[in-house]
Amino acid sequence: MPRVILKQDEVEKYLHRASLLLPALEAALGNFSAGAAGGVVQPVRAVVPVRPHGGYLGVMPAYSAADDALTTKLVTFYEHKKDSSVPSHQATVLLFDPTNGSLKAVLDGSVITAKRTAAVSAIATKLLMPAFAEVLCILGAGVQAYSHYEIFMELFTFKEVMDTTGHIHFCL
Ligand SMILES: NC(=O)C1=CN([C@@H]2O[C@H](COP(=O)(O)OP(=O)(O)OC[C@H]3O[C@@H](n4cnc5c(N)ncnc54)[C@H](OP(=O)(O)O)[C@@H]3O)[C@@H](O)[C@H]2O)C=CC1
Ligand SMILES: O=C([O-])C1=[NH+]CCC1
Repeated sequence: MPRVILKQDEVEKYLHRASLLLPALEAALGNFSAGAAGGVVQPVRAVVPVRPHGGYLGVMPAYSAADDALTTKLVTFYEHKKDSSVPSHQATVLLFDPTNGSLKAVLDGSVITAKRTAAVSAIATKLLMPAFAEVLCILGAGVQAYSHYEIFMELFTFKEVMDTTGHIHFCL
C-alpha cells in the first residue's frame, strides 16, 4: 500500500493557486524540449476507447531524471452529460519510488489536471500573447474554463472576459 493518499480537497490545499505550478512546469517543459539531454522519458499517451459508453481511458507515464520522479496519470474522459453529478474528466496520479519501483503515493488527479492544463496555457500565453491584447475569450464553461479564468486573471490584465454562456465580465 502507498504511504500517502491525497484526496481532492488535500491536493487543492497544496495547489491553492495554479501559479505555484509555473516554475516547475516551465522547467519540465524545458527539459522535455531538450530531448535526451533533458532526461525526460514521456511516451505519447495511450488511449483506450470504451466505445459502448462513449468514453476513453488514457494512461500517461513519465520519468524525469532532473526531478528523479517516476509517475503516471490515469485519466478517464467521457462525453459531458447535462446535469450529471459525475465530472466528464476524472484522473488519478500514481507516484513511484524510482529507486525500487514501490508505489509511494496516490493523488487525486482532477485538481492537478485542471490547474496544470491552465498553467501550461498561461505559460504559452505569456510567450505568445500580443502586447495589445485586451479581451480574454473562453470557449466552454466547464472545469477548464474555470481554471483558465482563475490563472489568467491572476497573471494578466484584460479589459474584458467573454465566455460562451454569453456573459461579459468587465475587468477595468
Ligand atoms: N490538454 C489537456 O491536458 C487537457 C485537455 N482537456 C480538454 O479540455 C476540454 C474541456 O475540459 P473540461 O473543462 O474538463 O470539460 P467539462 O465537461 O467540464 O466542460 C466542457 C464545457 O464545454 C462546453 N461545450 C461542449 N461542447 C461545446 C460546443 N460545441 N460549443 C461550446 N461549448 C461546448 C460544455 O457546455 P455544456 O455544459 O453546455 O455541455 C462545458 O461547459 C475538453 O476538450 C478536454 O478533453 C481537459 C483536461 C486536460
Ligand atoms: O491530459 C489530460 O488529462 C487530458 N487530455 C485530454 C483529455 C484529458
